[in-house]
Amino acid sequence: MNILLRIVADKRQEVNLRKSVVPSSQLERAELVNRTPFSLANRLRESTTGIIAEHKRRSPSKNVINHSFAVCEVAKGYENAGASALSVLTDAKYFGGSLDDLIVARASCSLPILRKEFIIDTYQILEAKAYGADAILLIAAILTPEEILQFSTFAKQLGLDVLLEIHNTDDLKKSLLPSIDIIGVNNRDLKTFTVSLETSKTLSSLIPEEFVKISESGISSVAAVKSLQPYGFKGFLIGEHFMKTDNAGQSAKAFINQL
Ligand SMILES: O=C(O)c1ccccc1NCC(=O)[C@H](O)[C@H](O)COP(=O)(O)O
Repeated sequence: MNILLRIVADKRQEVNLRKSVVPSSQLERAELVNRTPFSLANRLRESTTGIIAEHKRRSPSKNVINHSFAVCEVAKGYENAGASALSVLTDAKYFGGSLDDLIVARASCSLPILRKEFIIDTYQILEAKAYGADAILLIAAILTPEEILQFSTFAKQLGLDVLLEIHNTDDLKKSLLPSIDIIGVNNRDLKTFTVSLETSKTLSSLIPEEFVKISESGISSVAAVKSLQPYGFKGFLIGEHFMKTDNAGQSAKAFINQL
């Protein structure tokens, strides 16, 4: 079983449990549900650097990356560094994240925040809004075209932007909907965990102009970003490269200053 299937099987159990503890009606009463989200897509369109800096403690491919940072320091550090947006992994089992990380990040910075999660139910989209996210991730490989339509439409009704992640042309064919704002090409092969920026470069010309294009995973140098920009990428999702250092904010600042 590949890692995504394993994560999704666990996620179904987790979401059922969460729903029984905190029903949707309770999420709907959360203060942040009434907040007007920032547009991640617009922020990337306006940005010249487009760095989406990620808070990431651990991962299936690298195991522990960094457990010693406070989320509020990382969020403030990335904002001071000039990042265009913040990505917060909220999965606990595989990434060491939580919804508490999301709410702390929201209180700590004014960047658009992406809830980086394995979304398989509209309940998680309502959670994203209730905990202060501005955008959600949908992963084409784990969703049917009907689910992508249903989930992205619901997110747009809540005012959230939608990033749809693809790995190949089959994923891309499921994604060309008006309710999708951003298409992200993931450079990490989730069967082997190898990363190749060629995945982004190869798929870039197949993504229609109306979508903001971003490249995700395995980006570890300024040269890599510069090599992707001519392919039309406006955003670059970077986690491990910043989080593995002693100071994620400083690392992001040094990186962004060279762009
Ligand atoms: O990072 C992983 O090992 C991973 C494994 C399985 C599913 C998703 C995974 N990562 C989620 C992400 O998309 C990355 O955290 C994000 O693109 C940043 O990647 P990186 O800069 O390589 O940390």
